[in-house]
Amino acid sequence: MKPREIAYKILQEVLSKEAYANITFNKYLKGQELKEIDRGFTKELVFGVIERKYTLDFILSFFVKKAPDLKTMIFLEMGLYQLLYMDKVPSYAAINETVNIAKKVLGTKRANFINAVLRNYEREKERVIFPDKERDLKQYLKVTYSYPEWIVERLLNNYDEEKAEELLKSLNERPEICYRVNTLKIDIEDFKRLLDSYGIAYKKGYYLEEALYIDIKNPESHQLYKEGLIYIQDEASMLVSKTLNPKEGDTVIDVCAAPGGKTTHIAQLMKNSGEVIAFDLHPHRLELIKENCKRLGITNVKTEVFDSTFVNEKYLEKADKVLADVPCTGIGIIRKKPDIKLKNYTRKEISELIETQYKILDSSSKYVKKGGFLVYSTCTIGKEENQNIIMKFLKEHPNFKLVDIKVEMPSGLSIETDSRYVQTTPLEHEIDGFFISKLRRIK
Ligand SMILES: C[S@@+](CC[C@H](N)C(=O)[O-])C[C@H]1O[C@@H](n2cnc3c(N)ncnc32)[C@H](O)[C@@H]1O
Repeated sequence: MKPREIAYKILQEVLSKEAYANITFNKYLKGQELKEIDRGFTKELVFGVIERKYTLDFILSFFVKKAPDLKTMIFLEMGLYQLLYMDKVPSYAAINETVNIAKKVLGTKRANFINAVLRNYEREKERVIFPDKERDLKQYLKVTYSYPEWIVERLLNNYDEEKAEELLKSLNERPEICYRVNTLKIDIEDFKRLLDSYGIAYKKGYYLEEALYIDIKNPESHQLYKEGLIYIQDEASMLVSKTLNPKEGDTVIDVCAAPGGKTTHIAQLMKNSGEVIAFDLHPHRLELIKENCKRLGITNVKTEVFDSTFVNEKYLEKADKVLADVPCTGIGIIRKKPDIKLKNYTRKEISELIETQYKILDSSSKYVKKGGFLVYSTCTIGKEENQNIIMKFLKEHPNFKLVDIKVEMPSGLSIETDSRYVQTTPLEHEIDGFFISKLRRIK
């Protein structure tokens, strides 16, 4: 299959079945003997269309009277994306190649329609009237940076207009891929020497010594990955386990653990001693933790299928440290998972999610020993899923108090506003947008 046809198939699955873009991309690319350049092109087209969908659809609305069927729409979006954002693809190739694949997949009639719309756009771009920032800020932000309304509203609810806009912009940037060095298998300096000997370029982490930005393509098929020397993980996510600060011999419970990024980091920080108990609601996701532990040589993790909105009576007051890295809207990781933009949460769904987050935190607190610690984290931005949950928790649990997070953070990480929490963002910290807070059980 040609790259544009593969891209179409992936997009069709993601947009019609709400499949995860990363997983679907890997699934379709697995059997294909694509050259590196074609793989890169396919990736750019798939993730680019997802990332810019709201902008693309807005522009297309000036050239199609009635929204066409999903399959036709995907070809229009792919064609327009190439015209607007892929400088290296000449316009004639963007249109002709896309139309040729459309003819093969959808037949001549729909291909002719796609051809006409894309050519009309090329001829009459000035027909598009973009929203005016002064007159309709929300629509302007939505169309300019390509976001659904709920994300625009969330950021405007939490930041002033200028910062909200900067954040939306920064979440569209393509991040470098960060890796955690598995110090259970190799010393960090030895690992750097190994990279040098392979001639692989890397850059130090911004905040953490175990974080490295390594220049490798298709990491999961790389020898370094297969041997368990690295784990793909953003520095913001690593900061969570660092904040928990587990010690050798501790008992730690990670209540929403899959696929195990933080669980395996915790195990690593504990030098594979003590015990890490990892819960998750989904059995198939717990399998991912087991696979990761095997690859990384970790033996102190025990997994258990459990719904963490409930209390697991076996573990009452048993843990030195508990991590509640709860399910969330994921705004902070849009750079890596642009398909988060495709979710159209209703207010009711967000309220239900917030309720779940609170229940998980509440239940998790029951596992903490007196004097022990509880870390609450999300990979999203906004007080609704973060500060508000903690404030409510503190009101209802006088036996817990907040730990000053500034003391817990690496010195280079600036915390501007409130030292009780940390909210990282790609805009301010160059890493994903995570919220972290730490509580101590005082009685
Ligand atoms: C943010 S992810 C966790 C990421 C993980 N901590 C890591 O670092 O790799 C949230 C996880 O919570 C799980 N989950 C959702 N609802 C849950 C519940 N009620 N009880 C337990 N796990 C739940 C999801 O399956 C998902 O794996």
